[in-house]
Amino acid sequence: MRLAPSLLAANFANFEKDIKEVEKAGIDLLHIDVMDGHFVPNIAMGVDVVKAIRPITSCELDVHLMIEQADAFIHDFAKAGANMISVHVEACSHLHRTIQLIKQHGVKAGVVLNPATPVDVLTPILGDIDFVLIMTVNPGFGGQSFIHSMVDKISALKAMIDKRNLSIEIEVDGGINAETLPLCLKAGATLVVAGSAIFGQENRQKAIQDLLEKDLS
Ligand SMILES: O=C(CO)[C@@H](O)[C@H](O)COP(=O)(O)O
Repeated sequence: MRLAPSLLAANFANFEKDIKEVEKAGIDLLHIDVMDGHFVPNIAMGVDVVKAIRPITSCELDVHLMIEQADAFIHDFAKAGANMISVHVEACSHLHRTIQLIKQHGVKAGVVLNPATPVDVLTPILGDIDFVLIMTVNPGFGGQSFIHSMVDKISALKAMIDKRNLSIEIEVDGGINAETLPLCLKAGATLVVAGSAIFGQENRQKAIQDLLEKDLS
């Protein structure tokens, strides 16, 4: 399992301090939520934030685009330093083209499913992507409760991937904590995003250790 703290829950006035703190605890992947106020009812982080973070960390940057018209921004996010870019099935009218565009930039391509979107929609493009992000809350805000019915969805996706013998990672995001994380791991998730369960805690290093330990139990 690889744990990616979500910067949405970090201190926007001092990303550098928060990033250094999680790096010290062994983190090598950061999750960055980009929101446009159209696809989701919130606005957060853009290309300049990724550009500003890139030189202050050696972590890989996992950029989750919760935006319409993603194609217009892929080049800029790749150039700003994104290592992984994911786009929503629900927001892309030409998903195959968008995935190709991400890959042309040498960035890992991921597809995100909202809680109400079934995994079957991935059948035609599963062989083209590096990872799938299963939203375990409705996107737009941190601090929401995990939707338990998503565990079966993770298992269904894992079965689809195994049946076709593909090596695609399953990422989960939303309401992840010490109780919900083991359910996701058991169902097949290997990339795990956590916001409040890390940055919302007094002792972030302990919070990270506690979550990472769930991988061994
Ligand atoms: O994409 C999102 C929200 O839309 C997430 O990345 C949140 O930032 C997760 O926050 P927690 O649920 O872990 O607090």
